[in-house]
Order: sequence, then C-alpha cells, then structure tokens
Amino acid sequence: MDRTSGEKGLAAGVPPSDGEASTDLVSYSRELEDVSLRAIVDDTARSRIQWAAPDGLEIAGRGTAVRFTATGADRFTALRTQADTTFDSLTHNGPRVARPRAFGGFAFHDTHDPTPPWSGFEAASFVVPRLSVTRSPDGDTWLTAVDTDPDAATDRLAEWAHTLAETPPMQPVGSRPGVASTRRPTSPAAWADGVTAALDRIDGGDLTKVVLAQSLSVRLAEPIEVPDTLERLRREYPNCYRFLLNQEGSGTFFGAPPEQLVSKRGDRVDTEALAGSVPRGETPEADDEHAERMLDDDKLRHEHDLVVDAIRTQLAPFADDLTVADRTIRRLATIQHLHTPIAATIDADSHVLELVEALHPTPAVGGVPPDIAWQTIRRTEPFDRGWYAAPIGWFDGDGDGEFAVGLRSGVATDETVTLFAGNGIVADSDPAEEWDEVQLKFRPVLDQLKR
Ligand SMILES: C=C(O[C@@H]1C=C(C(=O)O)C=C[C@H]1O)C(=O)O
Repeated sequence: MDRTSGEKGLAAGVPPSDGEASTDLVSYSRELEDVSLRAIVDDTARSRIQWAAPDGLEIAGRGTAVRFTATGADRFTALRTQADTTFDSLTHNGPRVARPRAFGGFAFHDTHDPTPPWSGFEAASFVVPRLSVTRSPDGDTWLTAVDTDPDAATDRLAEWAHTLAETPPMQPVGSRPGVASTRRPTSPAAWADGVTAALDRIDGGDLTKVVLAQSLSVRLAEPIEVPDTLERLRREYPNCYRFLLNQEGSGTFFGAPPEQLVSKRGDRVDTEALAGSVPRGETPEADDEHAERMLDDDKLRHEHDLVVDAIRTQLAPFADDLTVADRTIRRLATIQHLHTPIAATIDADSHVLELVEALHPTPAVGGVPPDIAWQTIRRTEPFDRGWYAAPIGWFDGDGDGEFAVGLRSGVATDETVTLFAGNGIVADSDPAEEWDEVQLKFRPVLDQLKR
C-alpha cells in the first residue's frame, strides 16, 4: 500500500477562482476497534499532528487536506476568514466527535519572522489533516478522511482501517536518545543582568510583571522519535496536554503543557490561571511544606493574581457569568503551581479564535502591562520564542475549540532539540531563585532526552 497516497494535494484556504476545480472538501468517518495512534504519525507522513487533552480526547493526523496561514497583527481574523470559507463548504459524514478540525498554533509575537529552529513555523498556521484517528473521551475510536475527491477519501478510509487493524494496539515508548552536548544562549550572569534590569523597570513603576525565558539547545546522541517521547510524557504527566506539530520541511514542535489557554464548547468557556511555582519535595511532608509556603507567599500570590485579574479583564467584553473558583495547588511530577480555574458563558456563535486573540498572552507568559512586557522580553531574550508559550490547539467549523499554552516544550530539528522555559518576574524576585525554577520547567522534555 502506498501510505503517502493522497497526501500530495493541498486545497488552498481561499475560495477557488472562476474556472478552477472545486476545492469543496468532503469528510468520511468510520468506527474502529481500539488501535494504536502511533502508525498515523510515523515518519512516512509528510506532515503530522498529535493532540491529547486532559479530558481524554486524543487525535493523531497525517497529511494536509487544507492549510491556513496568516501573519501580522490581524493574523487571528485573517486565519478565521480562510477557515470559515473552507468549513462552510465542507460536508462531514460521521459523528461530531470525528469531525474535521484544524490543528496548529501561533507564534508568540505577531511580527514573527521564522529563523532556525523555527523555519516553517509561520506567525499562524493550521492544517486539517487528510487522515486522522480520534479517540473520544468515552473511549470510542474513529478514523476520518478528508479530501476534495469523495472517492479518494473513501479509498483512504478502507486502506487505513486495514493497516491499523493489523498494527498491534500497544503504543511503543522507545528509548531516550541521549544527550551529546548542550548549549545555553543565556549564561547565569546574563540572566542575572536581565532580571535585574527588569526589576529596575518594576521599581521605576512602568512594569509590574514580566515573564523572562531561556532556551537550551540539546544535541542528541541518537535520532529522536517524537511520538515515542510523547508516549513517555503521557506516563510521567498524565494530566497535561500533549502535542506534536510538524509540517513538510519544518522541525517538530512538541511538549506536555500543563496550562489551558481556553476551551469553547457551544456557549461554555473554560480557562485558568496557572502561575507561581515551587519545587516538589523529596517526601510528602516536604511537598506539603513547599505548597503551604506558596499559598502563604505574598509575592507568589501577587504574581498569580495578576494573571487572574488580566484574564477577567480580557474576557469581560465577550463573556457573561464569569466565575473564578478558589485558588488551589496543581502538582506535577517535577513542580507545583498555584492554580485558579475560571469559567464563563458566551454567545454560542462567537469563535474560539476571538478568545485566543483576547487572551494571548496572559501574564502567565507575557506580563503587565502587556506592551511594556513584550518590549522587555524582546530586549532581554537573545533568541526567538517562536511558538513557545503561544496558543497551540484546534478549532472546528462551529468555532468551538481548545488551546493549550505551548509550554514544557521543545522543537526537534535534525539531531537537535531546542527547549524553552521561563518564569514570572515581579518586585522582590531573586535572579538565582528564578534561574532554579526555570531549570525545573526544562525537566519534562529534558528528562525524556537524557539516558
Ligand atoms: C513560562 C512558563 O510557565 C508559566 C509561568 C509560571 C510561573 O511564572 O510560575 C508558571 C506556570 C506557567 O504559566 C514555562 O513553563 O516556561
């Protein structure tokens, strides 16, 4: 079987001009027994996506039925205009859970000009895969094919149903590639200088909070299998998102973010503030001590509340009945955070991309006020954030969707993985403590690279 068959064409995210063949898409789904999603994202795919959310929804896709890209300050609206045109003329034959979705993300900065390791990652880029497997939170598994040619979609469904039935359902976890060497664009001294300059600005009164990040470039001893790495991350971080995004000619951006940016389902909106970090303890008592300290620490509470307040303000023009739950502790394998769930209702006709635009970046990854924080980030960080800390997720033809914040992540290119991690700086932050917390945030991906 030619597994790449039907992955060559690309329907443009714009309406066809007169005289051209129709680019209307059709989608067919078929239910499967439980299968491994791994074969879908093997390296014979020209482009691949993987998405898993803490609620249990899991999707793997390959090939490109249609791609939407946009750049500049109006990238959210431009992208939506393209997607609306495509989804309006798409017919889906199958259950709602297996409907076509567009997967992708945005660069952190809207003026993003992709340079390595971010080559191929535009300021906004989404694909509707030609073939995908969806595992619903209820445990049903569906295969979906999307194409401009109904016969090609039907044939692809039959071919892949057969291939997947013959593939063992266990997901392989592979082995860690090993680290040959590492490189840090930010030295401890440069970090201390950057944090001190930010603290001066905070003292001066024009900045309240800024999240400063570092990158860590890891040259691998062996090639990496990103889908296997994600499978190992599932075991270590079961309550986090997991994603993989790769286009023909680009690296593979992947990670296990703990933070939801926003989800919209009909008129229901969910988001959260996740900011303020302490380590895990060696014993349950030490763990609790760290958590208690975080709950009582004025600086960390202030840092966290700035995020809650900003989300409230940024959602207010769209949402009604906004409810902010009690602040709790979110415990992950290597770190703990202050966490506040936030929910609201919204006009069901609005689009999740409007919410993404309104919320990105929250002060959990940007700062307060946003414009001075962006300027400080640009001046201080000696690397391109690319898609790190930016919205990563999916949306559908109804404007529903879910986005995580692209944290605890890295971009794999050839034999290198470039990792990113940051921490919130407010008055009274200590450069050495902030350095240590950033190192904790490299660990989810870094631990999966080291032998
Ligand atoms: C910026 C990162 O994490 C964010 C910043 C946090 C903080 O400043 O305490 C905590 C969680 C995230 O919202 C990262 O993981 O790189």
